[in-house]
Amino acid sequence: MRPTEIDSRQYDAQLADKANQLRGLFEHHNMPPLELYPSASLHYRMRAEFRVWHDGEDLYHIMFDSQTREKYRVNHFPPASQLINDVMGDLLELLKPNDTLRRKLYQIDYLSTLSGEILVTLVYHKPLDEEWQQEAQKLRDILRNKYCLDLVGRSRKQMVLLERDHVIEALNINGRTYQFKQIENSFTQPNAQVNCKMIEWALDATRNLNGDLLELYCGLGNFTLPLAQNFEKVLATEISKASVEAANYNAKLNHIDNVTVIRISSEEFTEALQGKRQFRRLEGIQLEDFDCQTVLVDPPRAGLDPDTCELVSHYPNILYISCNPQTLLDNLDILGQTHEVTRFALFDQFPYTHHAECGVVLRKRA
Ligand SMILES: C[S@@+](CC[C@H](N)C(=O)[O-])C[C@H]1O[C@@H](n2cnc3c(N)ncnc32)[C@H](O)[C@@H]1O
Repeated sequence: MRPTEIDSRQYDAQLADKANQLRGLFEHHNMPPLELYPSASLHYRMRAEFRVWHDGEDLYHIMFDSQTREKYRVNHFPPASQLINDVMGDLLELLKPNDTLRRKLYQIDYLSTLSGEILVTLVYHKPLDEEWQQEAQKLRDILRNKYCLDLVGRSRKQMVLLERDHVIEALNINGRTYQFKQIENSFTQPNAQVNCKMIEWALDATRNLNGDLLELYCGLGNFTLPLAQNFEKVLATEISKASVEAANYNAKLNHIDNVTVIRISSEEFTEALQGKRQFRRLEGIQLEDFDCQTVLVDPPRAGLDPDTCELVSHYPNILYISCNPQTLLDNLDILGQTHEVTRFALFDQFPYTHHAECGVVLRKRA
């Protein structure tokens, strides 16, 4: 089904189906009952990317059918936030008559927030010159009469910033608002409302745990900052430079001072902890000062590599957030030898698709 054709009346049945498939996939793992966190049935995605089609005077957003690869026109995109839908139409009307801005424009990316801010990236097959920048500024100023909007231009090996390359998101977590700088082209959780439920679930799962928290794959601090209240200290690691900078910025923005973020891959961090290699990036950080009894992992679709999985298996408490049930299953084959699963949740970040975001809590067996 094309995302433009989703039928919100089908949502509950589709989610029930997804939950059943997940239960089936994990049936040999002695899982606790599945906790289910539904999404809004429309306007749940905070990000969207479209190719642009030029048809004479006309200009419109297109997508490609995942089965036939046929292109189809997108005037409204029900999965995306209302803000994205509003900006999409207004932006195209302003681009259409503007030769400088529309020529060789081939993609538009939107990053919106619950806070009301939106970042639009215009991607071109041509170098962006002074004239482009002036026209883009005029366009942005017009759109700013209506929206809290920033504009970025991209071309091969070129990025033109008019002002900001980010938005500030505001998430309400158990009644407290956390602010997050989200940078263009970096990882952000796509479904902000389900993300809030996921963070609240992680807070609940780590209440009353002792010691410090080790977090691998921390991104911009999405879990790190809210979870810091449950621990003495948090040691968080992440591979992307932009995300590490955002995580440090976000810690300051939220006045959270018990968090240390290190730019290091999980594979390298595993080697450092095992004493196999030393890293300059770890200078000044005394790993032995941290008494981590709990580890939180939120890896990409590939899951945990064997060494990281082995490292994680030494911690008494494991919180595993996964965007790929298949690799979660593979990792549970290993972690299940030392730990038992005490909680199992499905967060429906990706309605109407087969994608499932899961949360699992594991406790080391006595
Ligand atoms: C699924 S995202 C989760 C990010 C964050 N927990 C959040 O909720 O926004 C996975 C993150 O892992 C990072 N990453 C990918 N491969 C990595 C690796 N080998 N070591 C450390 N981090 C990695 C990505 O940059 C990304 O930020």
